[in-house]
Amino acid sequence: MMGMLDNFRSSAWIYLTPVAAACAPIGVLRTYFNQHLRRPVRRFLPFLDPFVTIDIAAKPEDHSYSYYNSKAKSSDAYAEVLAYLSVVCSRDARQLRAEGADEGHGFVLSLREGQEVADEFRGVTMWWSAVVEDKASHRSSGRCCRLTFHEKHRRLVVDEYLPHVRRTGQDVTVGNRPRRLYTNKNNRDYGSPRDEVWSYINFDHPTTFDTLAMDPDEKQSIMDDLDDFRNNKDYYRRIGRAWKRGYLLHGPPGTGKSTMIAAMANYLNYDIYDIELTTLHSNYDLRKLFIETKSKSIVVIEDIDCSLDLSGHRATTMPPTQDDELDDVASERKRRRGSMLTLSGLLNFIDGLWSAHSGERIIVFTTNHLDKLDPALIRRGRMDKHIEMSYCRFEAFRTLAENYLEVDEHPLFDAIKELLQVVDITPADVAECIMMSKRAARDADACLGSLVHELKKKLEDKEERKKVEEHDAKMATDEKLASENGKKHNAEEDAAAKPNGREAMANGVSESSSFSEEDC
Ligand SMILES: Nc1ncnc2c1ncn2[C@@H]1O[C@H](COP(=O)(O)OP(=O)(O)OP(=O)(O)O)[C@@H](O)[C@H]1O
Ligand SMILES: [Mg+2]
Repeated sequence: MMGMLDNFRSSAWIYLTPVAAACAPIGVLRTYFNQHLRRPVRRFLPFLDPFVTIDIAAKPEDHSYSYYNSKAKSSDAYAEVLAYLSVVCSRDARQLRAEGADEGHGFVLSLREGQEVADEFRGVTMWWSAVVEDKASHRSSGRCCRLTFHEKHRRLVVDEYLPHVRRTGQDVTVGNRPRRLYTNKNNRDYGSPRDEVWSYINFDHPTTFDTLAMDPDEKQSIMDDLDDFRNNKDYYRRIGRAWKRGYLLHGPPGTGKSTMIAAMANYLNYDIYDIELTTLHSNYDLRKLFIETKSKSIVVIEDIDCSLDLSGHRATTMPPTQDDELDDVASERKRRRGSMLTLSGLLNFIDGLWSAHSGERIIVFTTNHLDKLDPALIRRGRMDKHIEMSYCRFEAFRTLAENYLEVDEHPLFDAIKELLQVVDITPADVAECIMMSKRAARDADACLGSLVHELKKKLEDKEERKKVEEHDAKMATDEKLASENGKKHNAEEDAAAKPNGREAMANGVSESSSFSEEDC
């Protein structure tokens, strides 16, 4: 990204410097013409004015609010144009304004009122000037950037140049600020049109794919997949798919699912939107959140199996349970509220019509229990890539050893390799183990020694557990056999004790007759 910007800067520098120098006196005339003569000339002698102007205002003229169309959008365009022009201005303009950037310690350079700067695109020269509209004479007030170009380039400007300006401006703006970690605000009325639904902090997580411990081939395939996604916008369009990709990260706790998300964000230079589903009231809230996310972002739902009951039907996600006291007002409200956030709402969020909403997006779900999820949620196409984060094996351990201890070979590695083949331990446990011991002993021998000790203990526990399980299984089998034998024995005894039918009848008759005789 920075390479592209540098190219842009250097090529613009080469092209614009002589053009700007040559155009400087013409520029002064044009500025004067724009400010004082354009209106009368255009009105009375339109054929003398072949130039077209477009104003991009700092604030939108129309303050009315439409559904989902935040008023911020228009000022976004202004900010992007300013960011684009700051690169051009810093080289070519003579009278500049400098304002502190919203974030960081830098300045945003812009033109002073009445100044003009030239830019070249596909061999065509465009002129930008800073204009302050007079509130008394026009509807709009405040600053705007005015683009002037020859009428014959109208299509080029509208179809290609302006989108190019916005794209480059976005890259400059996003590239200059730290990554952000957004989370949805709790207890908000998402229905209120002017409500900000996200809050954020700067995201400064140090994890990269280099520090992520996992099988190297698997890691490489994930990085390749991310590259393919990022570089293939046109391909996605050509095959008729929204430019988005879903990843499902599954595995036991402490195997690095959240760490993987941080590594992805740092690799792609994307912001993260972390959605806490349990705070949402309805599908509408989910859609509203999604609409307010920006391009180049990773939308994350962690522990999806715990966030909602998604194992069942698409209709409702919180069916009443025995625990729900239906006469209890609070639980009734909770149930009704839950039933409005549905699995189909979530599916729509992932790949319904709304999912195509502007620009590149990655969606990541994490879970500890893959089997608890509805197959519809995780089928390919929705969650395109399933990544299993597994227990720490030797290759993953090597990464941790390099990171934590700065060793890539050690006499204990063979023993550790053998143990890791039979012992299940999470990378989090390995990391904790070598970090704790490092603090105490401060040398690799002690750290790895303590890891070997931990692994052996786990192995002993595992063998002990296995013995107990085997013993339990044997006991269970013996008990079953004994009870079966007991039943068989009883049945035989019963059979032996019972006389056959004819004898029984004879006995019965004699007994009953003797009884009746006695009775009589
Ligand atoms: N694969 C890994 N590579 C490097 N560090 C790891 C890895 N897995 C875990 N860790 C370390 O363990 C800690 C916990 O890992 P993490 O939070 O990513 O696990 P998780 O799979 O998301 O767990 P949970 O399912 O409980 O959310 C991290 O802070 C990190 O230091
Ligand atoms: Mg996690």
